[in-house]
Amino acid sequence: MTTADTYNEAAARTPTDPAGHDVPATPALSIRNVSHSYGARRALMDVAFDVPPASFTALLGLNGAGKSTLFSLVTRLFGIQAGHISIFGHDIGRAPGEALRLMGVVFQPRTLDLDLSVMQNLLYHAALHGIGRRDARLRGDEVLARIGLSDRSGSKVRDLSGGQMRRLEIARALLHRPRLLLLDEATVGLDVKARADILSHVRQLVVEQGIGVLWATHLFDEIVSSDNLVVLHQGRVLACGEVDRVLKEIGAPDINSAFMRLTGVQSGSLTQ
Ligand SMILES: Nc1ncnc2c1ncn2[C@@H]1O[C@H](COP(=O)(O)OP(=O)(O)OP(=O)(O)O)[C@@H](O)[C@H]1O
Repeated sequence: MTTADTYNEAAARTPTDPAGHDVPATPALSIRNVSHSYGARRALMDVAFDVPPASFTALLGLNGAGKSTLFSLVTRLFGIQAGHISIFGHDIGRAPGEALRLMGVVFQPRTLDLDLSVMQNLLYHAALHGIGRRDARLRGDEVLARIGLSDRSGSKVRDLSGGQMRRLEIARALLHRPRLLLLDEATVGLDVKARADILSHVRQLVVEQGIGVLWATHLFDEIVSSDNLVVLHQGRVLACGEVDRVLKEIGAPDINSAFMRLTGVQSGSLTQ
């Protein structure tokens, strides 16, 4: 049995207290009463939700909803003005080292070095996380095999397609073996097939490795009924929970209609 198997088994088990009652697992990500302003412009207002471990949580919002601001707070690019954020119980203000070690991030803009090779990009990131060179190469080979890019290890990143670059960014974010993965509009600009490949790869990480995923998107068709959903609109959370439960509560047949009802936005204004 491998370490990954052991972890998967542990992740799949529901924790119980000494009396045998189910105990809710510590959230992979917990956001509590978070507000953020840029000067007089309020970008987030009292935002609260959880990303459970081994879940795919879609953060659905239009441009300007506040998704990137939230990512900047979780990754500590911005200081927290109000509220609390913790990762597997580690408050990112009080225990940032441990919290950030447990998290991998794929930002909306590409952040690869185009003139370095695929493997060099991975080794550079591994070094930033204090991973030794030999271990980094092994991990690099492992993640490249997983994303089907083993044969491109020595290629310059600028020679990859957009979809391959995104998959490489996801692989890079997983090198230090985080248990929470944040992706901000990871499929923007990709064709239908590349989008589907990336989504399926990320969903596999949830099932096979027990990773908690926060997937920010403005595209309804990226969300399926078994996902968790957080609807963010103009800086406020309008709904959150399992997709089926949210639809039932709102009395809507699908996510598209639920979003229209919650926000009053007409579907014609939702374009990629
Ligand atoms: N640096 C900034 N200075 C001032 N206002 C900002 C800044 N960054 C974002 N905003 C504003 O904060 C609000 C939330 O923006 P944010 O970028 O977080 O939304 P988003 O959901 O990520 O949208 P997008 O997908 O377009 O990036 C918007 O009204 C935006 O104009």
